[in-house]
Amino acid sequence: MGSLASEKTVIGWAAKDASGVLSPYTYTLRKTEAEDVVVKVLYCGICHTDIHQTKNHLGMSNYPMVPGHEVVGEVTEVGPEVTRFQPGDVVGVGVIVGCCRTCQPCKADVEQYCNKRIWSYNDVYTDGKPTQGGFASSMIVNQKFAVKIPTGLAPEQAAPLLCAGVTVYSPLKHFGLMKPGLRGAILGLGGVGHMGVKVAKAMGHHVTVISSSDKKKTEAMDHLGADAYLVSSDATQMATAADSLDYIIDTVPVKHPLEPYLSLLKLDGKLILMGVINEPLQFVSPMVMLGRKAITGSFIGSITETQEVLEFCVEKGLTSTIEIVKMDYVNQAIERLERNDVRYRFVVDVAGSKLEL
Ligand SMILES: NC(=O)C1=CN([C@@H]2O[C@H](COP(=O)(O)OP(=O)(O)OC[C@H]3O[C@@H](n4cnc5c(N)ncnc54)[C@H](OP(=O)(O)O)[C@@H]3O)[C@@H](O)[C@H]2O)C=CC1
Ligand SMILES: O=C/C=C/c1ccc(O)c(O)c1
Ligand SMILES: [Zn+2]
Ligand SMILES: [Zn+2]
Repeated sequence: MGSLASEKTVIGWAAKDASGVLSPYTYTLRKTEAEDVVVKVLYCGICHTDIHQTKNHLGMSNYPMVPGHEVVGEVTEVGPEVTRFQPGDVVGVGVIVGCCRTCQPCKADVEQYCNKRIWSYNDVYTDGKPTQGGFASSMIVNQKFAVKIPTGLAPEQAAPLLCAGVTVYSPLKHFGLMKPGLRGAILGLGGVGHMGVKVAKAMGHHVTVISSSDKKKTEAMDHLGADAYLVSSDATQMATAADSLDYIIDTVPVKHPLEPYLSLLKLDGKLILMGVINEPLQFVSPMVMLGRKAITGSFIGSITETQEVLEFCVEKGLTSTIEIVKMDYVNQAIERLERNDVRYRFVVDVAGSKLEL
């Protein structure tokens, strides 16, 4: 039991237009409700989706926009009907902060697929107020959309698991791909991809990284534990891996051909699309028919799966590989992420940053 103080003024870093440049922005949080928790943000990861959103790649962006959906924070206040958390708890908030609770996906505990889902930023809450994300001093979230950060997981380490981690865990679980001995590949070794290698290895898979260059080879094999490495433009390397994979997790964030990767799948293999690409992708039908291959997609994971992946990482001793930066570096970090120059996720130390200029 607890009570919530009145409307809070916070400072975030917002994009003001499609340049995507973030700068300080003062706003008030939405009105609190009985099942809400107030979260003081500690850390927030930078996902490539933050770039898609702030730069209006999908044509649906509203400004000012405070991005950030890999949020770890400390609960500072709880509403009178909050049962799951108390002040002092360290919690995570991800991509979704609301859903209808009555549709089939909501009842099936996969609320990320609810057509009435509310995004943690660039959306409108039930009270009509814009939602704003984790590059800010505080957030308010309904307790259903917060997860417990297990003791044994450092808060900065946990941040990337709230999007990147669950985004790879969810399809592996859903498509029955958690069995040891499978042969999988991760296409695109970035924030999502590096968690893909770690999670798939921890499930006992033989993991191949497919990358656009050989620059990440030593790191992938020695640090992340990948078993094999292919450069996608090397036709000879790609040919040696034909018909060998049970699945490919494709994290490339731009339009790319699918057929070279479909060729790598064995009978019933799955190409699981993760990248947010606002253009049609192409393939000819025999590429899937002759091998009963599937092209599918997956969107983050449920709150339940988010809690699960956190516990999975503790149990398996997995951490994310991160570069911690302060908020005054966020625009450089975003530029570097766009240039494919990050090892492998930036995490902003929000609480340790001066948010006003
Ligand atoms: N479906 C979902 O629920 C989610 C989707 N996403 C989306 O997944 C995508 C990846 O996100 P994230 O991992 O954060 O992004 P990153 O930028 O961290 O990683 C993407 C990787 O793709 C490869 N890549 C980048 N640009 C190109 C290019 N022009 N051509 C070929 N390969 C390229 C690079 O790997 P390499 O150097 O190995 O080639 C890069 O490291 C984004 O579109 C994001 O919006 C993110 C989270 C959840
Ligand atoms: O990073 C998490 C969000 C991913 C995402 C996937 C699909 C889509 O259309 C989006 O707008 C975001
Ligand atoms: Zn994300
Ligand atoms: Zn619903």
